[in-house]
Amino acid sequence: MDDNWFERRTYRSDDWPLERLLELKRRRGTSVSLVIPAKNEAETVGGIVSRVLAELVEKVPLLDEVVVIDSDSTDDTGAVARAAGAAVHRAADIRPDLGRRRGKGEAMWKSQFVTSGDVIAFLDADLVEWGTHFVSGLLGPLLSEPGIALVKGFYDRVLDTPGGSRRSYEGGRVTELVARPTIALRWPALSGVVQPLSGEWAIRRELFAELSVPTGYGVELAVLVDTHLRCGVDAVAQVDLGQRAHRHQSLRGLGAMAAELLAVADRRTGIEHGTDSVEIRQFDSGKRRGRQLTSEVSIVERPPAVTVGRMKVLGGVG
Ligand SMILES: O=c1ccn([C@@H]2O[C@H](COP(=O)(O)OP(=O)(O)O[C@H]3O[C@H](CO)[C@@H](O)[C@H](O)[C@H]3O)[C@@H](O)[C@H]2O)c(=O)[nH]1
Ligand SMILES: O=C(O)[C@H](O)COP(=O)(O)O
Repeated sequence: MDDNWFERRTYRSDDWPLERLLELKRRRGTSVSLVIPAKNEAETVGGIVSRVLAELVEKVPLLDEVVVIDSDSTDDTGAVARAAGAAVHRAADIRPDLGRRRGKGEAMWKSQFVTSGDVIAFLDADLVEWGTHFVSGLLGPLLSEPGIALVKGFYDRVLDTPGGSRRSYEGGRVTELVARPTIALRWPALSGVVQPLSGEWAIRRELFAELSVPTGYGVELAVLVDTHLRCGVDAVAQVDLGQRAHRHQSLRGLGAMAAELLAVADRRTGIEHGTDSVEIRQFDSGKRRGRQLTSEVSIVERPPAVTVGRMKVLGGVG
């Protein structure tokens, strides 16, 4: 284990005041795209977009574009995000020649074809406790250290219990039960990463374009591990962003997410499942105890964007 990685590569968001970030961005001529993947986030996405635009585009010109990728939403996510001022693309309409897949990773992979920043920063659309330093804080290491290619955010993870009467900092259940043990066993050099699954991270475009990208929730683990394997652990840095609260998925939903992460880990240790999806069997409780609940979990990965050529970027009517 590389214990010193934590010392060398851990920062705080206030290590770089906004004026310093702007100066670094100007001096290096680095452009930055913010991408927000969103599926059925009409309740939160508008507030997130407008706050980011007000503080990181209008007040200080840190971001060159703010793009929401609408990931097959069935609510008003796209309209709300557009009304708040974001550029909005439906994932399914981007590079239709490459086919359509579902999932968060798909939205992020497709974002490469409709953005132009040298650095791409990602922010989840379901945040309820957060600040715009979640975006600016990620940029300091990338703008100041040419050797750093991927920056992960970390924070205390609030876990709200149903009813909202009690809160703890035991959120991040898949992180603690699957991602961290997997990393400890297979890639211990990464064990100093506080939130390996954080949805808030930034990457150099040229690296992201070289990586294979799982279409679902495996994207974070895959990008972290692949950056380490390809560029070395010092290409990864992390930034303390304080505290974060988001909308929680059901426990069974997290079970499916866990399977996606295990598939990512298997593939990177030479285990191929030879299939695009796996069936997960889960079981109901209470009056329906023992009733089988089956779902298909996609474990497909998209190839590196650099390998798929340049075609018409947008299809559809939008
Ligand atoms: O098909 C999908 C599913 C989700 N999302 C968006 O992705 C973000 C995160 O999704 P969410 O379902 O809230 O994930 P979490 O349960 O919060 O999962 C955590 O762990 C995942 C696995 O590493 C990461 O992908 C997430 O960013 C991280 O927040 C949100 O903006 C979603 O709207 C999509 O764009 N498409
Ligand atoms: O990162 C995780 O482990 C998942 O997002 C689950 O988080 P939660 O336990 O806070 O819902």
